[in-house]
Amino acid sequence: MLPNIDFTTTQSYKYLTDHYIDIVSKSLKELFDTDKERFTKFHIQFEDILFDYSKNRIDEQTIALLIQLAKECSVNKAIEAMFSGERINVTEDRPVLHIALRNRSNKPIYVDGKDVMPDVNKVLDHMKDFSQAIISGDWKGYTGKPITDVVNIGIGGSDLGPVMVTEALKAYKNHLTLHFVSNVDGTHIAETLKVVDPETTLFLIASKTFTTQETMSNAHSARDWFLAAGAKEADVAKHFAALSTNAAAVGKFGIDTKNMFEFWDWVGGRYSLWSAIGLSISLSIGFDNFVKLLEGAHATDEHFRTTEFDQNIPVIQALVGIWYNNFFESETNVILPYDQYMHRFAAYFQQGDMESNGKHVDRNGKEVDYSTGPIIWGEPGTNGQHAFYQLIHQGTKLIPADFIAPAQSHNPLGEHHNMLLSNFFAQTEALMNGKTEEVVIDELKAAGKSAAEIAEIAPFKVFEGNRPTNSFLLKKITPHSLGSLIAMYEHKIFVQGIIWNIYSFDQWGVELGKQLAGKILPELKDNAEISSHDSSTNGLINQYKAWR
Ligand SMILES: O=P(O)(O)OC[C@H]1O[C@@H](O)[C@H](O)[C@@H](O)[C@@H]1O
Repeated sequence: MLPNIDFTTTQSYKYLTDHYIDIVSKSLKELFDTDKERFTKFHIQFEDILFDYSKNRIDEQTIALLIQLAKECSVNKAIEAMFSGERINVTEDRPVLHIALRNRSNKPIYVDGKDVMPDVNKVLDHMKDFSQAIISGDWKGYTGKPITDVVNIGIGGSDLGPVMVTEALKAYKNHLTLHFVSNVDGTHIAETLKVVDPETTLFLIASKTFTTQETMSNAHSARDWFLAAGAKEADVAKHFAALSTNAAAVGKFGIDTKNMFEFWDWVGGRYSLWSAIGLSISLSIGFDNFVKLLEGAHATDEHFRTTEFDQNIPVIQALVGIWYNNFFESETNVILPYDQYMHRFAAYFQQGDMESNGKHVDRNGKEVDYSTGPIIWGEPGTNGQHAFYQLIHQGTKLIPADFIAPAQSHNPLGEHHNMLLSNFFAQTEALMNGKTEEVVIDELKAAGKSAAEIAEIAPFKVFEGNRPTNSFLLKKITPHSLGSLIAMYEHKIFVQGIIWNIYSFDQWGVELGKQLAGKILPELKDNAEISSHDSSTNGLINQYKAWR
Protein backbone atom coordinates (compact mmCIF):
# COMPACT_ATOMS: atom_id res chain seq x y z
CA MET A 1 0.00 0.00 0.00
CA LEU A 2 1.18 3.49 -0.77
CA PRO A 3 0.94 6.06 1.99
CA ASN A 4 -1.96 8.46 1.67
CA ILE A 5 -0.91 11.73 3.26
CA ASP A 6 -1.74 15.29 2.30
CA PHE A 7 1.75 16.80 2.48
CA THR A 8 0.34 20.27 3.08
CA THR A 9 -0.99 19.12 6.45
CA THR A 10 2.36 17.89 7.75
CA GLN A 11 4.40 19.61 10.44
CA SER A 12 7.37 20.00 8.11
CA TYR A 13 5.23 21.70 5.46
CA LYS A 14 4.20 24.31 8.03
CA TYR A 15 7.82 24.84 9.06
CA LEU A 16 8.85 25.07 5.42
CA THR A 17 6.19 27.72 4.81
CA ASP A 18 7.76 29.89 7.54
CA HIS A 19 11.28 29.01 6.50
CA TYR A 20 10.50 30.05 2.92
CA ILE A 21 9.93 33.64 4.10
CA ASP A 22 13.41 33.62 5.57
CA ILE A 23 15.11 32.09 2.52
CA VAL A 24 13.29 34.12 -0.12
CA SER A 25 14.86 37.31 1.20
CA LYS A 26 18.38 35.91 0.81
CA SER A 27 20.35 35.81 -2.39
CA LEU A 28 22.39 32.83 -3.48
CA LYS A 29 25.40 35.09 -3.54
CA GLU A 30 24.84 35.96 0.12
CA LEU A 31 24.35 32.30 0.98
CA PHE A 32 27.68 31.46 -0.63
CA ASP A 33 29.43 34.45 0.96
CA THR A 34 28.28 33.50 4.43
CA ASP A 35 28.98 29.78 4.16
CA LYS A 36 32.27 28.78 2.57
CA GLU A 37 31.38 25.10 2.97
CA ARG A 38 28.33 25.14 0.74
CA PHE A 39 29.81 22.96 -1.97
CA THR A 40 31.04 20.43 0.58
CA LYS A 41 27.66 20.37 2.26
CA PHE A 42 25.50 20.30 -0.82
CA HIS A 43 27.04 17.89 -3.25
CA ILE A 44 26.83 14.13 -3.57
CA GLN A 45 29.20 11.97 -5.51
CA PHE A 46 27.93 8.64 -6.72
CA GLU A 47 30.35 6.55 -8.75
CA ASP A 48 31.41 8.79 -11.67
CA ILE A 49 28.58 11.27 -11.22
CA LEU A 50 28.98 14.45 -9.22
CA PHE A 51 25.66 16.05 -8.25
CA ASP A 52 26.16 19.61 -7.07
CA TYR A 53 23.00 21.16 -5.68
CA SER A 54 24.69 23.95 -3.75
CA LYS A 55 23.55 26.66 -6.20
CA ASN A 56 19.99 26.33 -4.96
CA ARG A 57 18.04 28.69 -2.74
CA ILE A 58 18.47 26.46 0.26
CA ASP A 59 20.42 26.23 3.47
CA GLU A 60 20.97 23.35 5.87
CA GLN A 61 17.64 23.94 7.52
CA THR A 62 15.83 23.80 4.19
CA ILE A 63 17.28 20.38 3.46
CA ALA A 64 16.58 19.13 6.98
CA LEU A 65 12.95 20.24 6.73
CA LEU A 66 12.54 18.80 3.23
CA ILE A 67 13.92 15.49 4.46
CA GLN A 68 11.49 15.62 7.36
CA LEU A 69 8.75 16.18 4.78
CA ALA A 70 9.85 13.08 2.86
CA LYS A 71 9.80 11.11 6.09
CA GLU A 72 6.40 12.41 7.15
CA CYS A 73 5.10 11.38 3.73
CA SER A 74 6.52 7.86 4.25
CA VAL A 75 8.69 7.98 1.14
CA ASN A 76 10.68 5.07 2.62
CA LYS A 77 7.64 2.85 2.74
CA ALA A 78 6.68 3.83 -0.78
CA ILE A 79 10.14 2.92 -2.08
CA GLU A 80 9.85 -0.48 -0.44
CA ALA A 81 6.35 -0.95 -1.84
CA MET A 82 7.64 -0.35 -5.36
CA PHE A 83 10.74 -2.53 -5.05
CA SER A 84 8.83 -5.40 -3.49
CA GLY A 85 6.32 -5.58 -6.32
CA GLU A 86 3.22 -4.23 -4.58
CA ARG A 87 0.44 -3.13 -6.92
CA ILE A 88 1.21 0.56 -6.46
CA ASN A 89 -0.25 1.48 -9.85
CA VAL A 90 -3.66 1.28 -8.22
CA THR A 91 -5.79 2.79 -10.99
CA GLU A 92 -4.49 0.16 -13.42
CA ASP A 93 -4.15 -2.49 -10.70
CA ARG A 94 -0.50 -3.32 -11.45
CA PRO A 95 2.88 -3.31 -9.77
CA VAL A 96 5.54 -0.90 -11.04
CA LEU A 97 8.65 -2.90 -11.69
CA HIS A 98 10.95 -1.35 -14.26
CA ILE A 99 13.55 -1.90 -11.53
CA ALA A 100 13.15 -5.68 -12.10
CA LEU A 101 14.22 -5.30 -15.73
CA ARG A 102 17.63 -4.11 -14.55
CA ASN A 103 17.85 -6.15 -11.37
CA ARG A 104 21.36 -7.40 -12.02
CA SER A 105 21.50 -8.94 -8.53
CA ASN A 106 18.89 -11.41 -9.73
CA LYS A 107 17.35 -11.47 -6.27
CA PRO A 108 13.78 -12.69 -6.67
CA ILE A 109 11.02 -10.13 -7.10
CA TYR A 110 7.57 -11.59 -6.69
CA VAL A 111 4.35 -10.67 -8.45
CA ASP A 112 1.36 -12.71 -7.30
CA GLY A 113 3.74 -15.17 -5.67
CA LYS A 114 5.82 -15.72 -8.82
CA ASP A 115 9.42 -14.56 -9.19
CA VAL A 116 9.57 -12.38 -12.31
CA MET A 117 13.35 -12.69 -12.76
CA PRO A 118 13.44 -15.94 -14.76
CA ASP A 119 11.13 -14.41 -17.39
CA VAL A 120 13.13 -11.17 -17.42
CA ASN A 121 16.34 -13.13 -17.98
CA LYS A 122 14.75 -15.29 -20.65
CA VAL A 123 13.82 -12.24 -22.71
CA LEU A 124 17.30 -10.77 -22.17
CA ASP A 125 18.82 -14.02 -23.50
CA HIS A 126 16.54 -13.81 -26.52
CA MET A 127 17.58 -10.18 -27.10
CA LYS A 128 21.23 -11.20 -26.80
CA ASP A 129 20.99 -14.02 -29.36
CA PHE A 130 18.94 -11.93 -31.76
CA SER A 131 21.24 -8.89 -31.47
CA GLN A 132 24.30 -11.01 -32.06
CA ALA A 133 22.76 -12.71 -35.10
CA ILE A 134 21.77 -9.39 -36.66
CA ILE A 135 25.01 -7.55 -35.85
CA SER A 136 27.27 -10.40 -36.98
CA GLY A 137 25.38 -10.74 -40.24
CA ASP A 138 24.44 -14.37 -39.53
CA TRP A 139 20.79 -13.35 -39.78
CA LYS A 140 19.97 -13.04 -43.45
CA GLY A 141 17.16 -11.18 -45.16
CA TYR A 142 14.85 -12.83 -47.71
CA THR A 143 17.37 -12.57 -50.53
CA GLY A 144 20.25 -13.83 -48.41
CA LYS A 145 21.80 -10.46 -47.59
CA PRO A 146 22.68 -9.36 -44.01
CA ILE A 147 20.69 -6.63 -42.28
CA THR A 148 22.08 -3.11 -42.64
CA ASP A 149 19.17 -0.95 -41.37
CA VAL A 150 16.84 -1.21 -38.40
CA VAL A 151 13.58 0.75 -38.32
CA ASN A 152 11.94 1.02 -34.90
CA ILE A 153 8.25 1.78 -35.31
CA GLY A 154 6.76 2.96 -32.03
CA ILE A 155 5.55 6.11 -30.30
CA GLY A 156 5.71 7.65 -26.81
CA GLY A 157 7.49 5.27 -24.46
CA SER A 158 8.08 2.86 -27.33
CA ASP A 159 10.08 5.50 -29.18
CA LEU A 160 11.45 8.25 -26.96
CA GLY A 161 13.66 6.08 -24.73
CA PRO A 162 15.29 4.14 -27.58
CA VAL A 163 15.78 7.36 -29.57
CA MET A 164 17.27 9.21 -26.62
CA VAL A 165 19.63 6.39 -25.60
CA THR A 166 20.81 5.45 -29.09
CA GLU A 167 21.58 9.13 -29.70
CA ALA A 168 23.25 9.62 -26.32
CA LEU A 169 25.41 6.53 -26.90
CA LYS A 170 26.14 7.10 -30.58
CA ALA A 171 29.84 6.88 -29.79
CA TYR A 172 29.28 3.16 -29.09
CA LYS A 173 27.34 2.49 -32.27
CA ASN A 174 28.17 -0.32 -34.70
CA HIS A 175 27.63 -0.53 -38.47
CA LEU A 176 23.83 -0.83 -38.31
CA THR A 177 21.89 2.28 -39.27
CA LEU A 178 18.99 3.01 -36.92
CA HIS A 179 15.80 4.79 -37.94
CA PHE A 180 12.86 5.72 -35.75
CA VAL A 181 9.35 6.20 -37.07
CA SER A 182 6.74 7.46 -34.63
CA ASN A 183 4.36 10.01 -36.14
CA VAL A 184 1.18 8.88 -37.88
CA ASP A 185 1.94 11.64 -40.40
CA GLY A 186 2.68 9.53 -43.50
CA THR A 187 5.72 11.70 -44.11
CA HIS A 188 7.59 10.01 -41.29
CA ILE A 189 7.38 6.46 -42.65
CA ALA A 190 7.53 7.60 -46.29
CA GLU A 191 10.79 9.49 -45.80
CA THR A 192 12.30 6.53 -43.95
CA LEU A 193 11.26 3.99 -46.58
CA LYS A 194 12.94 6.15 -49.23
CA VAL A 195 16.36 5.51 -47.71
CA VAL A 196 16.16 1.82 -46.79
CA ASP A 197 16.29 -1.35 -48.86
CA PRO A 198 13.63 -4.05 -48.25
CA GLU A 199 16.24 -6.78 -48.70
CA THR A 200 18.40 -5.53 -45.83
CA THR A 201 15.98 -3.81 -43.44
CA LEU A 202 14.64 -5.09 -40.14
CA PHE A 203 11.48 -3.53 -38.72
CA LEU A 204 10.90 -3.57 -34.98
CA ILE A 205 7.24 -2.99 -34.18
CA ALA A 206 7.47 -1.56 -30.68
CA SER A 207 4.20 -1.24 -28.83
CA LYS A 208 3.31 -2.29 -25.32
CA THR A 209 -0.36 -2.64 -26.22
CA PHE A 210 0.07 -3.39 -29.93
CA THR A 211 -3.07 -1.35 -30.52
CA THR A 212 -1.67 2.19 -30.76
CA GLN A 213 -3.10 3.77 -33.89
CA GLU A 214 0.09 5.48 -35.04
CA THR A 215 2.27 2.43 -34.61
CA MET A 216 -0.16 0.00 -36.19
CA SER A 217 -0.70 2.27 -39.21
CA ASN A 218 3.04 2.69 -39.71
CA ALA A 219 3.62 -1.04 -39.24
CA HIS A 220 1.00 -1.93 -41.86
CA SER A 221 2.43 0.61 -44.29
CA ALA A 222 5.92 -0.82 -43.77
CA ARG A 223 4.66 -4.36 -44.38
CA ASP A 224 2.74 -3.30 -47.52
CA TRP A 225 5.89 -1.63 -48.82
CA PHE A 226 7.94 -4.74 -48.04
CA LEU A 227 5.50 -7.05 -49.85
CA ALA A 228 5.14 -4.65 -52.77
CA ALA A 229 8.91 -4.85 -53.24
CA GLY A 230 8.55 -8.52 -54.17
CA ALA A 231 8.88 -10.24 -50.80
CA LYS A 232 6.44 -13.02 -49.87
CA GLU A 233 4.30 -13.33 -46.72
CA ALA A 234 6.70 -16.00 -45.48
CA ASP A 235 9.56 -13.49 -45.71
CA VAL A 236 7.94 -11.23 -43.11
CA ALA A 237 9.46 -13.44 -40.39
CA LYS A 238 12.97 -12.46 -41.51
CA HIS A 239 12.26 -8.72 -41.50
CA PHE A 240 9.71 -8.00 -38.76
CA ALA A 241 9.99 -8.43 -35.01
CA ALA A 242 7.58 -7.31 -32.31
CA LEU A 243 8.30 -5.82 -28.90
CA SER A 244 5.10 -6.07 -26.94
CA THR A 245 3.04 -7.38 -24.05
CA ASN A 246 0.20 -8.42 -26.38
CA ALA A 247 1.05 -11.80 -27.94
CA ALA A 248 -2.41 -12.26 -29.47
CA ALA A 249 -2.26 -8.98 -31.41
CA VAL A 250 1.31 -9.68 -32.53
CA GLY A 251 0.20 -13.06 -33.92
CA LYS A 252 -2.73 -11.43 -35.68
CA PHE A 253 -0.43 -8.93 -37.36
CA GLY A 254 1.46 -11.89 -38.81
CA ILE A 255 4.70 -11.66 -36.89
CA ASP A 256 6.24 -15.01 -36.00
CA THR A 257 6.02 -15.43 -32.22
CA LYS A 258 9.69 -16.54 -32.35
CA ASN A 259 10.38 -12.92 -33.27
CA MET A 260 8.33 -11.54 -30.41
CA PHE A 261 10.17 -10.00 -27.49
CA GLU A 262 7.86 -9.95 -24.55
CA PHE A 263 7.45 -7.64 -21.61
CA TRP A 264 4.79 -7.31 -18.97
CA ASP A 265 2.00 -5.01 -17.85
CA TRP A 266 4.06 -4.00 -14.80
CA VAL A 267 6.40 -2.06 -17.12
CA GLY A 268 5.06 1.43 -17.79
CA GLY A 269 5.53 2.61 -21.37
CA ARG A 270 7.63 5.60 -20.32
CA TYR A 271 9.80 3.33 -18.14
CA SER A 272 10.21 0.62 -20.78
CA LEU A 273 13.56 1.31 -22.42
CA TRP A 274 15.02 -1.30 -20.05
CA SER A 275 12.69 -3.96 -21.43
CA ALA A 276 12.36 -5.56 -24.87
CA ILE A 277 11.55 -2.03 -26.04
CA GLY A 278 15.31 -1.49 -25.72
CA LEU A 279 16.02 -3.98 -28.52
CA SER A 280 16.91 -1.15 -30.90
CA ILE A 281 19.45 0.03 -28.29
CA SER A 282 20.93 -3.46 -28.05
CA LEU A 283 21.14 -3.66 -31.84
CA SER A 284 22.74 -0.24 -32.10
CA ILE A 285 25.42 -0.54 -29.40
CA GLY A 286 25.56 -4.31 -28.88
CA PHE A 287 24.00 -6.40 -26.14
CA ASP A 288 27.01 -6.09 -23.80
CA ASN A 289 26.65 -2.33 -23.78
CA PHE A 290 22.90 -2.67 -23.26
CA VAL A 291 23.69 -4.74 -20.15
CA LYS A 292 26.04 -1.98 -18.96
CA LEU A 293 23.15 0.47 -19.29
CA LEU A 294 21.04 -1.86 -17.12
CA GLU A 295 23.91 -2.18 -14.62
CA GLY A 296 24.18 1.58 -14.33
CA ALA A 297 20.48 1.87 -13.62
CA HIS A 298 20.66 -0.98 -11.13
CA ALA A 299 23.47 0.80 -9.29
CA THR A 300 21.22 3.85 -8.93
CA ASP A 301 18.33 1.63 -7.82
CA GLU A 302 20.49 0.30 -4.99
CA HIS A 303 21.67 3.81 -4.12
CA PHE A 304 18.06 5.04 -4.07
CA ARG A 305 16.79 2.14 -2.01
CA THR A 306 19.53 1.99 0.59
CA THR A 307 21.03 5.48 1.03
CA GLU A 308 19.97 7.89 3.74
CA PHE A 309 17.94 10.72 2.28
CA ASP A 310 20.59 13.40 2.86
CA GLN A 311 23.00 11.50 0.57
CA ASN A 312 20.38 10.13 -1.80
CA ILE A 313 20.57 11.88 -5.18
CA PRO A 314 17.05 11.16 -6.51
CA VAL A 315 15.50 12.06 -3.15
CA ILE A 316 17.40 15.36 -2.96
CA GLN A 317 16.56 16.12 -6.61
CA ALA A 318 12.89 15.52 -5.83
CA LEU A 319 12.88 17.60 -2.65
CA VAL A 320 14.65 20.56 -4.19
CA GLY A 321 12.13 20.37 -7.05
CA ILE A 322 9.25 20.42 -4.57
CA TRP A 323 10.81 23.39 -2.80
CA TYR A 324 10.57 25.43 -6.00
CA ASN A 325 7.30 23.96 -7.26
CA ASN A 326 5.30 24.33 -4.07
CA PHE A 327 6.94 27.17 -2.18
CA PHE A 328 8.48 29.41 -4.85
CA GLU A 329 5.58 28.49 -7.19
CA SER A 330 7.87 27.90 -10.14
CA GLU A 331 6.09 26.25 -13.03
CA THR A 332 8.82 24.61 -15.05
CA ASN A 333 12.10 22.78 -14.83
CA VAL A 334 14.58 23.14 -17.67
CA ILE A 335 17.04 20.34 -18.48
CA LEU A 336 20.20 21.49 -20.24
CA PRO A 337 22.66 18.80 -21.30
CA TYR A 338 26.02 20.17 -22.37
CA ASP A 339 26.54 17.18 -24.61
CA GLN A 340 25.30 17.07 -28.17
CA TYR A 341 24.69 13.31 -28.02
CA MET A 342 22.21 13.95 -25.19
CA HIS A 343 20.06 16.19 -27.37
CA ARG A 344 16.85 14.15 -26.76
CA PHE A 345 17.29 13.85 -22.99
CA ALA A 346 14.89 16.67 -22.14
CA ALA A 347 12.35 15.40 -24.68
CA TYR A 348 12.56 11.95 -23.11
CA PHE A 349 11.82 13.30 -19.65
CA GLN A 350 9.04 15.46 -20.99
CA GLN A 351 7.11 12.22 -21.27
CA GLY A 352 8.75 10.61 -18.24
CA ASP A 353 7.88 13.45 -15.90
CA MET A 354 4.83 15.13 -17.40
CA GLU A 355 2.91 11.94 -18.18
CA SER A 356 3.73 10.65 -14.71
CA ASN A 357 3.05 13.67 -12.55
CA GLY A 358 0.70 15.73 -14.70
CA LYS A 359 -2.19 14.84 -12.38
CA HIS A 360 -4.78 16.98 -10.59
CA VAL A 361 -6.46 14.34 -8.47
CA ASP A 362 -4.88 12.84 -5.34
CA ARG A 363 -4.86 9.21 -4.25
CA ASN A 364 -8.32 9.65 -2.73
CA GLY A 365 -9.73 10.80 -6.05
CA LYS A 366 -10.00 14.37 -4.71
CA GLU A 367 -8.90 17.43 -6.64
CA VAL A 368 -5.64 18.76 -5.20
CA ASP A 369 -5.27 22.36 -4.07
CA TYR A 370 -1.53 22.48 -4.67
CA SER A 371 0.68 22.37 -7.70
CA THR A 372 1.90 18.97 -8.96
CA GLY A 373 4.25 18.04 -11.83
CA PRO A 374 6.38 20.75 -13.45
CA ILE A 375 6.54 21.52 -17.15
CA ILE A 376 9.74 19.92 -18.42
CA TRP A 377 11.63 21.40 -21.32
CA GLY A 378 15.15 21.94 -22.55
CA GLU A 379 17.71 21.77 -25.30
CA PRO A 380 21.41 21.08 -25.33
CA GLY A 381 23.86 23.78 -24.35
CA THR A 382 25.34 25.83 -25.84
CA ASN A 383 22.52 26.08 -28.42
CA GLY A 384 19.98 27.04 -25.77
CA GLN A 385 22.19 29.93 -24.65
CA HIS A 386 21.70 31.57 -28.02
CA ALA A 387 17.96 31.01 -27.96
CA PHE A 388 16.03 31.05 -24.69
CA TYR A 389 18.53 31.65 -21.86
CA GLN A 390 17.68 35.36 -22.06
CA LEU A 391 14.39 34.61 -20.31
CA ILE A 392 16.07 32.42 -17.69
CA HIS A 393 18.56 35.19 -16.90
CA GLN A 394 16.41 38.30 -17.07
CA GLY A 395 12.78 37.24 -17.43
CA THR A 396 10.16 37.45 -14.69
CA LYS A 397 9.83 33.70 -14.12
CA LEU A 398 11.86 31.53 -11.80
CA ILE A 399 13.17 28.60 -13.85
CA PRO A 400 15.11 25.99 -11.87
CA ALA A 401 17.64 24.51 -14.27
CA ASP A 402 19.49 21.20 -14.42
CA PHE A 403 22.88 21.42 -16.11
CA ILE A 404 24.41 18.11 -17.23
CA ALA A 405 27.89 17.66 -18.71
CA PRO A 406 30.57 15.02 -19.19
CA ALA A 407 34.16 15.84 -18.17
CA GLN A 408 35.46 13.68 -21.01
CA SER A 409 34.23 14.09 -24.54
CA HIS A 410 33.91 11.22 -27.00
CA ASN A 411 35.21 13.67 -29.58
CA PRO A 412 38.11 15.57 -28.03
CA LEU A 413 38.72 18.06 -30.77
CA GLY A 414 41.11 20.91 -30.08
CA GLU A 415 39.66 23.31 -27.52
CA HIS A 416 36.02 22.39 -28.20
CA HIS A 417 35.37 20.58 -24.96
CA ASN A 418 37.02 23.21 -22.79
CA MET A 419 34.93 25.81 -24.58
CA LEU A 420 31.77 23.81 -24.02
CA LEU A 421 32.50 23.29 -20.34
CA SER A 422 33.57 26.90 -19.81
CA ASN A 423 30.06 27.82 -20.93
CA PHE A 424 28.51 25.25 -18.58
CA PHE A 425 30.42 26.63 -15.57
CA ALA A 426 29.91 30.25 -16.62
CA GLN A 427 26.16 29.90 -17.03
CA THR A 428 25.54 28.41 -13.59
CA GLU A 429 27.77 31.07 -12.08
CA ALA A 430 26.09 33.88 -13.99
CA LEU A 431 22.62 32.61 -13.12
CA MET A 432 23.60 32.57 -9.47
CA ASN A 433 25.53 35.82 -9.13
CA GLY A 434 23.97 37.96 -11.80
CA LYS A 435 25.52 41.36 -12.38
CA THR A 436 24.86 44.27 -10.05
CA GLU A 437 24.16 47.83 -11.07
CA GLU A 438 27.52 48.93 -9.65
CA VAL A 439 29.40 46.50 -11.85
CA VAL A 440 27.37 47.55 -14.87
CA ILE A 441 28.11 51.23 -14.17
CA ASP A 442 31.82 50.55 -13.73
CA GLU A 443 31.91 48.67 -17.03
CA LEU A 444 30.11 51.47 -18.84
CA LYS A 445 32.43 54.05 -17.31
CA ALA A 446 35.43 52.03 -18.43
CA ALA A 447 33.95 51.94 -21.92
CA GLY A 448 33.93 55.74 -21.86
CA LYS A 449 30.14 56.28 -21.62
CA SER A 450 28.81 59.58 -20.32
CA ALA A 451 26.76 59.78 -17.10
CA ALA A 452 23.59 60.34 -19.16
CA GLU A 453 24.33 57.35 -21.35
CA ILE A 454 25.05 55.20 -18.31
CA ALA A 455 21.78 56.20 -16.62
CA GLU A 456 19.89 55.33 -19.77
CA ILE A 457 21.43 51.95 -20.55
CA ALA A 458 22.38 50.53 -17.12
CA PRO A 459 18.95 49.08 -16.11
CA PHE A 460 18.92 46.81 -19.15
CA LYS A 461 22.32 45.41 -18.38
CA VAL A 462 21.66 44.46 -14.76
CA PHE A 463 21.24 40.74 -14.03
CA GLU A 464 19.37 40.02 -10.82
CA GLY A 465 20.99 36.59 -10.47
CA ASN A 466 19.65 34.32 -7.74
CA ARG A 467 18.56 31.80 -10.40
CA PRO A 468 18.92 28.26 -9.06
CA THR A 469 20.69 25.39 -10.78
CA ASN A 470 21.64 21.77 -10.20
CA SER A 471 24.82 20.56 -11.87
CA PHE A 472 25.45 16.97 -12.88
CA LEU A 473 29.07 16.50 -13.87
CA LEU A 474 29.70 13.01 -15.22
CA LYS A 475 33.18 11.69 -15.84
CA LYS A 476 32.02 10.47 -19.23
CA ILE A 477 28.73 9.54 -20.87
CA THR A 478 29.00 5.75 -20.99
CA PRO A 479 26.27 3.10 -21.08
CA HIS A 480 26.77 2.66 -17.32
CA SER A 481 26.72 6.32 -16.33
CA LEU A 482 23.82 7.10 -18.67
CA GLY A 483 21.84 4.21 -17.14
CA SER A 484 22.53 5.63 -13.68
CA LEU A 485 21.53 9.15 -14.66
CA ILE A 486 18.25 8.09 -16.29
CA ALA A 487 17.34 6.06 -13.21
CA MET A 488 18.02 9.09 -10.99
CA TYR A 489 15.49 11.16 -12.90
CA GLU A 490 13.00 8.27 -12.85
CA HIS A 491 13.22 7.99 -9.08
CA LYS A 492 13.01 11.76 -8.67
CA ILE A 493 9.65 11.58 -10.44
CA PHE A 494 8.59 8.74 -8.16
CA VAL A 495 9.45 10.58 -4.94
CA GLN A 496 7.66 13.73 -6.08
CA GLY A 497 4.56 11.72 -6.98
CA ILE A 498 4.59 10.13 -3.53
CA ILE A 499 4.83 13.50 -1.77
CA TRP A 500 2.15 15.06 -3.97
CA ASN A 501 -0.02 12.04 -3.12
CA ILE A 502 -0.84 11.34 -6.76
CA TYR A 503 -0.66 8.23 -8.90
CA SER A 504 2.40 8.58 -11.13
CA PHE A 505 2.02 5.44 -13.20
CA ASP A 506 -1.23 5.86 -15.08
CA GLN A 507 -1.94 8.27 -17.96
CA TRP A 508 -5.71 8.60 -18.36
CA GLY A 509 -5.23 12.14 -19.60
CA VAL A 510 -4.09 10.96 -23.02
CA GLU A 511 -7.26 8.95 -23.66
CA LEU A 512 -9.84 11.65 -24.43
CA GLY A 513 -8.09 12.92 -27.54
CA LYS A 514 -7.69 9.35 -28.79
CA GLN A 515 -11.41 8.65 -28.30
CA LEU A 516 -12.44 11.80 -30.10
CA ALA A 517 -10.03 11.16 -32.98
CA GLY A 518 -11.62 7.71 -33.28
CA LYS A 519 -15.04 9.36 -33.63
CA ILE A 520 -13.86 11.96 -36.12
CA LEU A 521 -11.92 9.61 -38.43
CA PRO A 522 -15.07 8.09 -40.03
CA GLU A 523 -16.45 11.61 -40.54
CA LEU A 524 -13.46 12.36 -42.76
CA LYS A 525 -14.11 9.47 -45.14
CA ASP A 526 -16.46 11.38 -47.47
CA ASN A 527 -17.17 15.01 -48.31
CA ALA A 528 -20.48 15.36 -46.46
CA GLU A 529 -20.76 18.54 -44.39
CA ILE A 530 -20.25 17.96 -40.70
CA SER A 531 -22.44 19.61 -38.07
CA SER A 532 -22.12 17.27 -35.08
CA HIS A 533 -19.47 19.28 -33.21
CA ASP A 534 -19.11 22.82 -31.88
CA SER A 535 -18.93 25.53 -34.54
CA SER A 536 -15.12 25.77 -34.44
CA THR A 537 -14.52 22.03 -34.88
CA ASN A 538 -17.22 21.83 -37.59
CA GLY A 539 -15.70 24.83 -39.37
CA LEU A 540 -12.20 23.34 -39.33
CA ILE A 541 -13.34 19.89 -40.49
CA ASN A 542 -15.45 21.31 -43.31
CA GLN A 543 -12.63 23.55 -44.52
CA TYR A 544 -10.26 20.58 -44.41
CA LYS A 545 -12.67 18.61 -46.58
CA ALA A 546 -12.96 21.50 -49.02
CA TRP A 547 -9.20 21.86 -49.35
CA ARG A 548 -7.89 18.32 -49.26
O1 LIG B 1 3.66 1.21 -26.47
P1 LIG B 1 2.29 1.59 -26.84
O2 LIG B 1 1.25 0.69 -26.22
O3 LIG B 1 2.12 1.64 -28.33
O4 LIG B 1 2.00 3.01 -26.27
C1 LIG B 1 2.71 4.13 -26.70
C2 LIG B 1 2.36 5.34 -25.87
O5 LIG B 1 0.97 5.55 -26.02
C3 LIG B 1 0.47 6.69 -25.37
O6 LIG B 1 -0.89 6.83 -25.62
C4 LIG B 1 0.70 6.57 -23.89
O7 LIG B 1 0.27 7.76 -23.31
C5 LIG B 1 2.17 6.34 -23.63
O8 LIG B 1 2.37 6.14 -22.26
C6 LIG B 1 2.70 5.20 -24.40
O9 LIG B 1 4.09 5.11 -24.21
